[in-house]
Amino acid sequence: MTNDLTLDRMGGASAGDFIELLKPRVMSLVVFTGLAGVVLAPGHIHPFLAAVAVLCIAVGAGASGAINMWYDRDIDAVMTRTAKRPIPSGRVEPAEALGFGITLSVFSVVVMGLAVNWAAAALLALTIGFYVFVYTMWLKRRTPQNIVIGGAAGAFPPMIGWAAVTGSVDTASILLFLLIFLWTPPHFWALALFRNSDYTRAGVPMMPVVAGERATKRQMLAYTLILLPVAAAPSFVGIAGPVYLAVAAVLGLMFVGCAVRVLRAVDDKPAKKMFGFSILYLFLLFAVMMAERLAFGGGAWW
Ligand code: HEM
Ligand SMILES: CC(C)=CCC/C(C)=C/CC/C(C)=C/COP(=O)(O)OP(=O)(O)O
Repeated sequence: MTNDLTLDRMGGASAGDFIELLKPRVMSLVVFTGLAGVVLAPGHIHPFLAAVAVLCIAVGAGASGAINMWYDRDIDAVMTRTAKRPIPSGRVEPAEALGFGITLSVFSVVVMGLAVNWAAAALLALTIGFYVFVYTMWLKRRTPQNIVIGGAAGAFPPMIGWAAVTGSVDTASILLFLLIFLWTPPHFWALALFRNSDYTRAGVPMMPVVAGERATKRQMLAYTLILLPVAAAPSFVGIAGPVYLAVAAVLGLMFVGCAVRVLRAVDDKPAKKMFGFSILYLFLLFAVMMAERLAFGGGAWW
C-alpha cells in the first residue's frame, strides 16, 4: 500500500491523472458559486443535503470537464497550456476518460434528484449538457462568440444551488447567473490575449484570433462596464446588503481599471494581471455576499 498517487495505478493511469481530468482548479470557483446559491436562497435545507447538493455540483462539473478533455484531445495536444494533460500525453486512454465522465455525470444528476430534488437535478443535467454539447462540441471550434454563449454553462451553478433549497428558479437566482455570464468574456479573453498563439495554432476561433486584439480589448471593457450595475443589483433584490454593495462598487471599478490598462497596453502583462484579478473579483463578490447573509440573516433589514 502507498499514498503516492503516481504509484497508485488504475489501468495504466494514476489516480492523480483522473483527478486532473476533473479540472479541479477551475471547478473550485464553480463549486464556490454553487455553494453561494445554497447559502443565499431563502428557506431551509438540512446541512447534510446542502453538502450533498454541493458535492453533486462538484462531481457534475468535474465530469463535464473530463468529457470536454476527451472531445478536445486533438486541440489540447497542440496547445502549450494543455499538451501535458492526461489524454494528449498518453497517460489516460480517450475511452477511459469518456467513460469516467459519463459515469460521474449520470451519478451526480441521479444523486441530486433522489437526495435533493429534481429541479436542481434538471438544472445540473442542463449545465453538463450545455458545457459538453453547446460549448465544447458545437460552438468552441465554430464562432468567436463561443465563450459568450457557451459561458452560460459556468453561470448556472448558483442557480443549481438555489434550486436545491427552493426547488425553483427565481429572479434573484437569475441575477446571480447574469453576473457570472457577463463576467466570463473579460475573464476568458484576458487569458486568450496572452495565449493567442496557442489558439491560432489549434485553429480555435477565439475572439483575439478572429477579431484581433484591439476589438477584443474594447469588448472586454464594455463587459466590465455592463457588469458594474449588474454586480450591484443583488443589494437591491434582497440577497445582499450595503457591505456587498460597497465591495461590488470598488471591485467593479478595479475591474474596469484592469480593462482600461489592457486596452492601452503594448505587452501581455496587464492581460495576465486582469485574468488573475477576474478570479479574485468573482471569488470576493460571492464570499462577501455569503458572509453578509450569514452575519445579518435575510435581506429584509436592507
Ligand atoms: C466559457 C466559459 C469559460 C472559459 C472558456 C474559461 C476558460 C478558462 C481557461 C482556459 C482557464 C485556464 C485553465 C488552465 O490553465 O488549465 C481558466 C482558468 C480559470 N477559470 Fe475559467 N473559463 C470559463 C468560465 C469560468 C467560470 C464560470 C469559472 C468559475 C466561476 C471559472 C473559473 C476559473 C478559475 C478559478 C481558473 C484558474 C484556474 C487556475 O488556477 O489555474 N472559469 N478558465
Ligand atoms: C456541471 C457544471 C456545474 C459545469 C460547470 C461547467 C463550467 C465550469 C463551465 C465553465 C467553462 C469552462 C471551465 C471552460 C473552459 O474552457 P475550455 O473547456 O475551452 O478550456 P480548456 O482549453 O482549458 O479545456
